Amino acid sequence: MTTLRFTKGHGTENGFVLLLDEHGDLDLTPETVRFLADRRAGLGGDGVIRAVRSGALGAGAGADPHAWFMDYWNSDGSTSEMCGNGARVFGAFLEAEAGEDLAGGLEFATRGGPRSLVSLGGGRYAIGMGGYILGEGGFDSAVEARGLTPPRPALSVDVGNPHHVVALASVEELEALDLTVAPAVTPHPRAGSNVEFVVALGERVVDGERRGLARMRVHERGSGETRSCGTGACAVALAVRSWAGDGAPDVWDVEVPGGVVTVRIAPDHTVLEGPAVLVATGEVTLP
Ligand SMILES: N[C@H](CCC[C@H](N)C(=O)O)C(=O)O
Repeated sequence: MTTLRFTKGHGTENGFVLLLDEHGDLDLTPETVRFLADRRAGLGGDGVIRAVRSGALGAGAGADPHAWFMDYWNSDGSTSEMCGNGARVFGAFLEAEAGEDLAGGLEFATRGGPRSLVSLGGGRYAIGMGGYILGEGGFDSAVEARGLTPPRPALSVDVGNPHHVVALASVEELEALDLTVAPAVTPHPRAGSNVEFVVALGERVVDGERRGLARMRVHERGSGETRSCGTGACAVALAVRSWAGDGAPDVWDVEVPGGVVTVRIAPDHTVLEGPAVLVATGEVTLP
């Protein structure tokens, strides 16, 4: 029987089970992840995050073996290249459990490549989310969901992991969506996709800064509907800005069911800002 110390945490109610496994001693399997993420028989979470030194897992050539690797898993036991909300909680976790000081920032590794993390103070963190690729021509796909027929045009956005963003006309339409069933994306994305539905709500000035405002819901690849998705918020900000055309803001506040995150768009990367909360620590014995 293996007993593990765990931490539960969330970023805008995107919840995770976090494990500190600095030397990669834990044989983390999809079955173990599904147990840990199980909301009834396990601890419950949208994903599982292991903090491990890159070198312990035989990181790829060129990776700093001492860098922390954010080993992110979806609740169904699949893995993803990146998790934006998870990266903020990962930062709070490294401060609390690994004695890291993030005020000066930290480079860390993910399956999608190197990323950066910095504490903003007050339980808030900023994540350098890496580069992005938008589909061609404004809309390059179609998405059908329960409560949304016929299929609506969508834009594919790659922010290290795959997303498809659908523009809706109203908050009422957004709230009427039934995301208990996975939306259908055409053309079918070979590796699956995270699907976001967004309503643009205009612009506002925050602390003297012009920002766009959007509200979204998400059906995540490997986790189902979640209360928030950081990479999804970046995909939504990129899509809404491209649809708004020249002169649209480069900073977007994205309202998710679990709170609000801020996305800053630069020519070659995005930055995600938002809160991270560590809720509890404990011990769990694996079946
Ligand atoms: N909740 C995560 C997204 C996880 C992405 C995962 N569902 C996938 O790409 O398979 C976030 O805050 O970015």
